Amino acid sequence: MSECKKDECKERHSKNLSLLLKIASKMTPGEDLKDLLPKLMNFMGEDLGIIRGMVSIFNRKNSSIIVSSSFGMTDEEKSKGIYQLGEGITGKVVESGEAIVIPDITSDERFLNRTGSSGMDKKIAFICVPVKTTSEVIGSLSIDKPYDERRFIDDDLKILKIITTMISKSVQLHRAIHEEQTLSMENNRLQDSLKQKYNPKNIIGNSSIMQNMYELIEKISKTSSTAIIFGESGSGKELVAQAIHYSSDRATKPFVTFNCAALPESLIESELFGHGKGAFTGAITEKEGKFQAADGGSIFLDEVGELSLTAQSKLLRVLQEREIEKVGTNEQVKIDVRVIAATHRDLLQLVEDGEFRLDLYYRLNVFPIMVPPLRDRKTDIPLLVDMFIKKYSEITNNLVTRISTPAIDMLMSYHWPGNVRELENCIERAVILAEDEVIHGYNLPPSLQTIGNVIPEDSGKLQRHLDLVEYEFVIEELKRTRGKIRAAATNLGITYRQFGLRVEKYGIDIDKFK
Ligand SMILES: Nc1ncnc2c1ncn2[C@@H]1O[C@H](COP(=O)(O)OP(=O)(O)OP(=O)(O)O)[C@@H](O)[C@H]1O
Repeated sequence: MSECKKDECKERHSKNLSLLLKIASKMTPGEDLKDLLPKLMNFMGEDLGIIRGMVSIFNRKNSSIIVSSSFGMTDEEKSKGIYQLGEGITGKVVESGEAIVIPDITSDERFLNRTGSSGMDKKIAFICVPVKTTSEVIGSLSIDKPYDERRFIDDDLKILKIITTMISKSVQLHRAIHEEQTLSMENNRLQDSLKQKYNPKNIIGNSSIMQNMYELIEKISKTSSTAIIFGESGSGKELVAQAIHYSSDRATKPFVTFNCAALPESLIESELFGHGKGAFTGAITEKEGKFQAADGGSIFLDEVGELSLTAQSKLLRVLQEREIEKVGTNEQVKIDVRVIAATHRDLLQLVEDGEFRLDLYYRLNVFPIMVPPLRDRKTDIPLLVDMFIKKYSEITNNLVTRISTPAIDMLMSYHWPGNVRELENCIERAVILAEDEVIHGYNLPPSLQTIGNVIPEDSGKLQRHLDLVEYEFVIEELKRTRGKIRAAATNLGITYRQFGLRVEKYGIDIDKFK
């Protein structure tokens, strides 16, 4: 029905196009619909020459349709614009999902003028288009236009259909984003609760290799099977053994530890299995061994690789028969003990060297757990440091509230051959040495002093220490001033040039602080 003249048509098309572009540019995924709709109505007012316009939203809960955003309407008119499904033109459009076009609304009996809009004494063209998603009608978009522009009515209908499609896409996008956020929040919540479940309270570390280990601990603790923990000295094997025991249903029963490397071979058997009265010289009374003491619970056999071949064969029997024989007796005692062994040695190599029984190796290796060395999970260092600072602040009664950047850098770049035990000792010492509630780089042991390579080799002990302190001050000030040399120099009471010389001396990269 477009009866517009050629030039008029051209002008309208370019206006329509500009309108669509303006609307599209506002429809970014982050844009809230509440902000978007008023802008959209204003653009329509500017470019479509409408008298009034409104976007109504269908509220499924109470079946009412209310005006959400409008153009050319007072707040009072807006507030009156409430329709029930099927009521008036808007209600019918939302109910049927079909657009309605009326060249002169004032003579149409479906028109209720619920809003009480003025100017209805003149003829007015009206278009109302549903806003629908693929599955439902969510509202409508309607406009009033001067009657004498009705020749553009087909074009206007097309434009309105495009705009409502855009609104509906935006609504769907918002819903999808909202759903995704809800899902991801739910996912995070579930993951956190899993983490809490799997994260044994006594073990610190959130790195992914530790998370994998927690999952394994959780699985093992549900069984009564033998487990063996491999890992370097000081990496936390005993903590893992405790975690297995205390998250199992044996938690209320004893957890007995035994270090297989700590006793001479002659004493190991009687310690583990006990002995009868007079079993050997000095055995004046009967004695219960560690296995019996652990009955119903778990025994942690640390350094299992150090057991003699004789002790190994006795251990093998315990694992196979679930009974022990006290030294010097023929009495068999049934026991119910879960064995958790640990070693820092390469057991297969010991087997190859004839120092460890292959059959015992297989018996122990039911559930192997590898505790990663600290150098493979350096992201856990800050957490461990925090925990040890709190622990030793309390024990030593010397309050430490933080650790300086150079000090944490030093801890992060060290290779930790002694693992967490070495880190713990290091923090204990630093807490004792700390004087201003802060652990500084110079409070850490000399083995960690990585800036040592920028301090001349031949500098004496005193000079070296002074350099370390100076370095620490320079770094702290750069951190505080975010790399502003002049401010840092002023704060330290030295000149810009003197500060620059120190930056050069210690090879400090200023950009790292900006
Ligand atoms: N992940 C950790 N979180 C908190 N503390 C830890 C952790 N790992 C180790 N520690 C601490 O480090 C010290 C050494 O740990 P543990 O005795 O368990 O190591 P280990 O591997 O059994 O050592 P070894 O082989 O020498 O017996 C302990 O004080 C322990 O509390």
